Amino acid sequence: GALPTPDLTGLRGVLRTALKQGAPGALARIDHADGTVRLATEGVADRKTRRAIGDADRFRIGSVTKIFTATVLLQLVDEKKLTLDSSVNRHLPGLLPDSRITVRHVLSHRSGLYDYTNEMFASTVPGFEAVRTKAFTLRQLVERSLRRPRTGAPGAGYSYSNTNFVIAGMLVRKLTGHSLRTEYQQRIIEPLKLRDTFYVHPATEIPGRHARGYLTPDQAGAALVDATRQTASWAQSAGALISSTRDLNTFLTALLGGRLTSAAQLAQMQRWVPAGGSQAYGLGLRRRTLSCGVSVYGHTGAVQGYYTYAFTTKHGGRSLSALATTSNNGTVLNTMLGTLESAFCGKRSK
Ligand SMILES: CC1(C)S[C@@H]2[C@H](NC(=O)CCCC[C@H](NC(=O)C[NH3+])C(=O)[O-])C(=O)N2[C@H]1C(=O)[O-]
Repeated sequence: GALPTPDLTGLRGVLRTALKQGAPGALARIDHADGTVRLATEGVADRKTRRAIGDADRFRIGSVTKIFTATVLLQLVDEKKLTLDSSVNRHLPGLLPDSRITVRHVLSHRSGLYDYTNEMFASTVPGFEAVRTKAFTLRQLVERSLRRPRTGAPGAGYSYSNTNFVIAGMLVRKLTGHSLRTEYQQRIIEPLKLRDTFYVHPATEIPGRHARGYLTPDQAGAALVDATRQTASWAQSAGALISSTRDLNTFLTALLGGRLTSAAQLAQMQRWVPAGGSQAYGLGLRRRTLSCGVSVYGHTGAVQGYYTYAFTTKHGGRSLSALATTSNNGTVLNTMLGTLESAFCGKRSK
């Protein structure tokens, strides 16, 4: 049935709470299939200039990138370039120590491969400063993972690992002979006219008008660190895209509306494994079931300085993208989950 009207007052309250909890800026944009847009903004895009944040501001979307990478691979499945149940080693000979690991295991976080960011960012600010201007090859990131024990057998339960989507990026490059940038551009950004969406790796600047992102140090009360400038080379196909709330809503509406892959591959993307609590994970896609029983589809993102929620309804009829310009602040991450409740559960009908 029809969703309740978004609760805009509640949405503004969530963003104001996120500011009180340490985010310099926060915003949420809701796009409806009929073209209606609802927008709530609080705080600044830049702590120095005090410029107000807005939905034209670009920012780093972190792991929301994983939906884009999965979409490209599923288009390649549609083009018969690979099958989901083929071994990764078939396409990338000798990469992994276990040929039982399949493309589907990688895209659903069931490979058992260790997440190299756990050790890379064990100490938040030093870890970030050590890599913020570095350029890694995708293979170097996989090699960091293979130095650690695996978390489980291939095909066992869900165990989130950025390593999986680094491998997905290697598959895209190997199967197309093109760069990731070219594939994102040609398959998603240009067809959908996403004017704020860029893959600039290994450049460190966010093109054009953007929100600055501020990393919260581990030490309570320590000053925020401006983390805007970074290569994001530690993330690449797992988390290095730049976009905006308006572009993310356009992308999710198109994806769940069946405009980016065949119906068969969109169904494969939504074969769910339990991912804790009210969450499930498909192929590069999260499903969250909200308090009002509505399920929404998308991804969260956490990259230095930026938290993102980007979710849409089953067929893309209503999309929400929300941003807070801090990270390493679990209170803010949890607070921003409230934007989904306001956007999709709205006012409880009295
Ligand atoms: C599961 C998540 C939330 S974390 C995962 C991925 N982000 C990362 O793996 C980077 C983690 C380090 C980021 C850093 N944290 C630390 O350094 C902590 N010591 C910070 O908060 O800026 C992403 O994005 N995903 C989100 C997702 O998929 O939803």
